[in-house]
Amino acid sequence: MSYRTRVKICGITRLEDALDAVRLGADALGFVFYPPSPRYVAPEKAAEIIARLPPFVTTTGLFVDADAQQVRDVLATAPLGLLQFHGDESPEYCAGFRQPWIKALRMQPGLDVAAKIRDYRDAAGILLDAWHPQLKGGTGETFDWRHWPKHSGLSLILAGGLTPENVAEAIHLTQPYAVDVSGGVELGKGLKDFTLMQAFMAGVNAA
Ligand SMILES: O=C(O)c1ccccc1N[C@@H]1O[C@H](COP(=O)(O)O)[C@@H](O)[C@H]1O
Repeated sequence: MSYRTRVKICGITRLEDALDAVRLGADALGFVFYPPSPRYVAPEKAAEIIARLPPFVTTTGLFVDADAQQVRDVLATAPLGLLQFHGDESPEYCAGFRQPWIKALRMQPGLDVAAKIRDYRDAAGILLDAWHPQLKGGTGETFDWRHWPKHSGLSLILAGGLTPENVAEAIHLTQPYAVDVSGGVELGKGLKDFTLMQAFMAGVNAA
């Protein structure tokens, strides 16, 4: 039996994009609270968007090596259901909040993915993203999907350079629990495009 692949659309900065994504079938929306990112959204703006969402949508806050107090400050403003740690946060740091969390691993050559996944065994899921020497994520680059771990025991989320054109093949090869897309459905950084999101969902459903 095959299961429906869940979809997270990340880098939401506008209410209309959030509502379109949900209407098109996205299961989760991502809000980037990493100030250097061009997709950064202020916690107050994220809270405004979240307040207008229908039920049953997972609101995800993305952080990169943030001070724990910064995460708590964001949580006090924006009701987030899930935390995504996309930097070099330790397992102990990630487990220090009440919310469930996922850990992003960037697929640097030589990374022992299986060992890393064991380190983060208390995560709700592990997100695998492309590695880039300067950027922490949102690179628009893919990694070699043949390095996808076979048996992890955790829900695995595929990210990195996914587009309407490649998502069906990516799912076919990796059979992830979920896919996460940002740049592949954008007109400009943080500005999602209805037609691209629609085509992306069609690619997921075709896989
Ligand atoms: O989107 C960003 O700007 C970003 C910044 C820092 C860390 C992660 C970021 N985004 C995440 O990166 C992956 C892949 O994005 P893309 O589809 O290749 O553009 C995804 O998980 C985003 O949530």
